[in-house]
Amino acid sequence: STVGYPSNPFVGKQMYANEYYSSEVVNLAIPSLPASLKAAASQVAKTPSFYWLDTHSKVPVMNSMLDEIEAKNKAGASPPIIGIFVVYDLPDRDCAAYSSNGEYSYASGGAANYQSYIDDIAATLTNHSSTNVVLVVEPDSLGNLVTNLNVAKCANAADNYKASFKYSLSHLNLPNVAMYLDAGHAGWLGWSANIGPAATLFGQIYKSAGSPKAVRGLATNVANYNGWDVASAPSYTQGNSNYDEKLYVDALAPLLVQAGFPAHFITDTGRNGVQPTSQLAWGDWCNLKGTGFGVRPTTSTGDANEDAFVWVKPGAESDGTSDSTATRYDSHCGLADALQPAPEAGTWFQAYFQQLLTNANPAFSS
Ligand SMILES: O=[N+]([O-])c1ccc(O[C@@H]2O[C@H](CO)[C@@H](O[C@@H]3O[C@H](CO)[C@@H](O[C@@H]4O[C@H](CO)[C@@H](O)[C@H](O)[C@H]4O)[C@H](O)[C@H]3O)[C@H](O)[C@H]2O)cc1
Ligand SMILES: [Mg+2]
Repeated sequence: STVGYPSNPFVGKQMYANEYYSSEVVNLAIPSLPASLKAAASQVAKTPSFYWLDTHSKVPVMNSMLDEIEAKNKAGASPPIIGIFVVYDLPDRDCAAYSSNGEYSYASGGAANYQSYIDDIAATLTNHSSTNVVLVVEPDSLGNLVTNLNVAKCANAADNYKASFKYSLSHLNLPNVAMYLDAGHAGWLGWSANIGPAATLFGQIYKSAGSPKAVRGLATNVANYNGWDVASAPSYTQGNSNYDEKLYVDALAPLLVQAGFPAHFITDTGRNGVQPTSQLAWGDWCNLKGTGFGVRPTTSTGDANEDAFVWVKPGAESDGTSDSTATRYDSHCGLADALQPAPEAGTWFQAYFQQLLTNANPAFSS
């Protein structure tokens, strides 16, 4: 069978706590926090989270971050620091929702724009060949091709998404890179009706790109709230035997091997500290009330399938605006379990930061 990426890219390394997120916390959050929360917040500022390349114009920021990591490693950082980034600029992005629609569309040259975006990322990575980098590839894309082909925008984008994946996975297949493709979460693709088709699609995507050595596996729960290993099935998971991310990962892994994709996994624990969640429905994904920072990034997962727990969605960067007159307004951000008022996706949401901080589990020392 295909060998795949040979080892866990996080072992013996430390993840980069990027200065963009730390400056949001230090400059935007801490000044307006009650004194009692400032010490905890400064610990969040030092916690590694993924930096999202959500526009082509962010690629130069990746370049400067890799310069900084390279300098720290040359100066003897121990363990060596690795970069952690999200590739997130597919044309017709977030095709079943509105909050995170992106800059490109296939109807107006998006396929070529996306290739140029990927080429710039590849060049940046090649120019930093001594620095190891982990990439999460395109949150919410393949999941929508499993469950939302009934949405015209997703159906119309499907073949283009697959072509864009073939391009990105083959061009980012570099010796200093490990990639994890986004695999939604237990409440999305973990349902018995979805998990088989999901495994089939992931296998097709992997093989269409030539089974790239740099593809290590899949990322789960990105920008979502599910627990890793919960004591009992929350009520909102009724009907889905995969009611947490460990069950989802352990169910999906063997199906992927059968599909010719020897995958390992990482799971986003950035906002899953409170279990069960206060979701009124499991599909409520926008700025969920009552959440807390979860387990800090670590390779101590207790599961051979699971390389690491990571913070992919940076806590308190909004999931989407609650302004119903906004172009990118999605009704999920106006639900009773969504914290409001909320700013545009990706922008700082101070009330949400304070919520995550006070509900953090494990708690931050104050
Ligand atoms: O037992 N039954 O009888 C039965 C019947 C029907 C069932 O249907 C399943 O119901 C699930 C909800 O329970 C659906 O899962 C939701 O799908 C949405 C996309 O459509 C996801 O939204 C994305 O979320 C991202 C962040 O995660 C955002 O970044 C992104 O913008 C946003 O678009 C939600 O997370 C995810 O929870 C499944 O599709 C659906 O197949 C299941 C069982
Ligand atoms: Mg989103």
